[in-house]
Amino acid sequence: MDGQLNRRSILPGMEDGDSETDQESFEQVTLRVAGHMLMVAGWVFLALLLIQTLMNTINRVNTVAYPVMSITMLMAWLLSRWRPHWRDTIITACVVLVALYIPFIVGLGMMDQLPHRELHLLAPASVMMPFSYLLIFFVFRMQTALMFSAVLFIGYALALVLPVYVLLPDYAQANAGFSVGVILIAQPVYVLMLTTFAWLKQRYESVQVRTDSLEMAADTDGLTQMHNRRRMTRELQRLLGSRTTRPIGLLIFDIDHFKSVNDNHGHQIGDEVLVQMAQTVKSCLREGEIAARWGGEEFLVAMPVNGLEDLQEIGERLRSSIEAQNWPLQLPITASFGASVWAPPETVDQLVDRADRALYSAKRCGRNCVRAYSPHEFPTAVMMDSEMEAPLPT
Ligand SMILES: Nc1nc2c(ncn2[C@@H]2O[C@H](COP(=O)(O)OP(=O)(O)OP(=O)(O)O)[C@@H](O)[C@H]2O)c(=O)[nH]1
Repeated sequence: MDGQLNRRSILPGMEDGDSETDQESFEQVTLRVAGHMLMVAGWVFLALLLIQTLMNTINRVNTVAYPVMSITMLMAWLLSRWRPHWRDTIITACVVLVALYIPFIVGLGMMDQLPHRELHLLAPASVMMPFSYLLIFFVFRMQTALMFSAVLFIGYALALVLPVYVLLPDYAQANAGFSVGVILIAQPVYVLMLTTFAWLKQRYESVQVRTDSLEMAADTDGLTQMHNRRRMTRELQRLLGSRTTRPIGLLIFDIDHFKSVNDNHGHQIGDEVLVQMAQTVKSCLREGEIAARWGGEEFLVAMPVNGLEDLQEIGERLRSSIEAQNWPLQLPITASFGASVWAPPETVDQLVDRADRALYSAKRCGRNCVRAYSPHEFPTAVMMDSEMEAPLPT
C-alpha cells in the first residue's frame, strides 16, 4: 500500500471520471431547466402584453417596452447560441430583467389606468412585491419561502381584488379588473422563477458539498488522515512557487525495520504504529510546516528554514521525539531521516530525490539518525538491506 488514496479507492466501483460526468450532466440539467423556465416566463409575459395590446388597454410605457423586451430576448437567444459558455450569465440576466420588468410595467400600467386615488397606492405595491418575494427567498429555505410567498400572495390578491369591487363604479371595474388580473398572474410566475432558482441553488450546493468531500478524500491518506502524496506534491509546488525569503527545507523519514513490526506483530499493530507516527508528526509541526504520508512507512515534512543546519536540527528534534514515544506493545520504534534544502531551479521531484538519497545514507549509517544531502557522497549510495545493521524491533 502506498498510502495514496484516490476517488477510485474511496468509492469502490466509482471511476474518477464518473463524478466529473455527474457534475457535467448536473450543469447541463441546471442550464436546461433555467432555460425552460426563462422561456415559459418569457412567453407568459409576452402573451400578457399581447392580450393587453389586442384589448387595446396597452399604455404608453408598454408601447415602448413590448418591442424592447422582445428584441432583448431575441438577442439574448442569439447571443447564447453564438457564445454557449455565456449562456448561464445571459439566462440569469434575462430572468432578472423579466422578473423586474413584469411587476414594474404592470404597476405603471395600472397607475395609468386606475381612476381612483386609493387604487393608485396599490400600483407601486405591485412593484414592491417581487422584492418582497426576493427577500423571503433570500432569508428562508425553499419550502419555507414558498409558504410565506403564498401567504403574501393571498393577502396581496385580496388587497387588490376587494377595492376594485368595493370602491370602483361599474364602468371602471372591467378595466381595472383586467389590470388586477394581469398583476395577479405575474405574481405566481415570479414566485415560480424564484422557486426554480432556489431549487437549483440547493441542488448545486449539495453537489458542491459532495465534490468538496471527494476532493478532500482524494487528498487525504485514509489510514493516518494526513495529506497524501498527491496533495503534498501540490503543496510543495505551491511552496516552491511562493516568494518566501527563507529557503525551503525538506525532511523525508522512514520507520526503521517496519517490515519486521508487521511480520512479528501483524499488520494491525503496524497500522497503529503508522497512525501514532502521524499524530507525533502533527504534534511537532509549527506554523508554516506541512507534513504528509508519502507512501508506505515514509513521511515527508516541508518548511521554510534558515539553512541546512537549521533543517537538521528540526529533523533531530522530530527523530528524538519519535524515539521517546510510548509505542504499541512498547516497541522500540525509530526512524531515519534525510534532509535537503531546495536549490532553485530544481523541481519538486529533484528536491525529494536528494532528500531520499540522504535517507539512504541515514539507513546505511545505522538508522535512527538524520543525514543531510551531500552531493559528493551519493554516486553509489543505494545499499542493500543486508548491509544495514540497526537492531530489529522485537
Ligand atoms: N501495516 C502496514 N504496513 C505497511 C503499510 N504500507 C506499507 N507497509 C509495510 O511496510 C513495510 C516496508 O518494509 P521495507 O520497505 O522492507 O522497509 P523496512 O522493513 O522498514 O526496512 P528499512 O526501511 O530498511 O528500515 C512492508 O512490509 C510493507 O508491507 C500500511 O499501510 N500498513
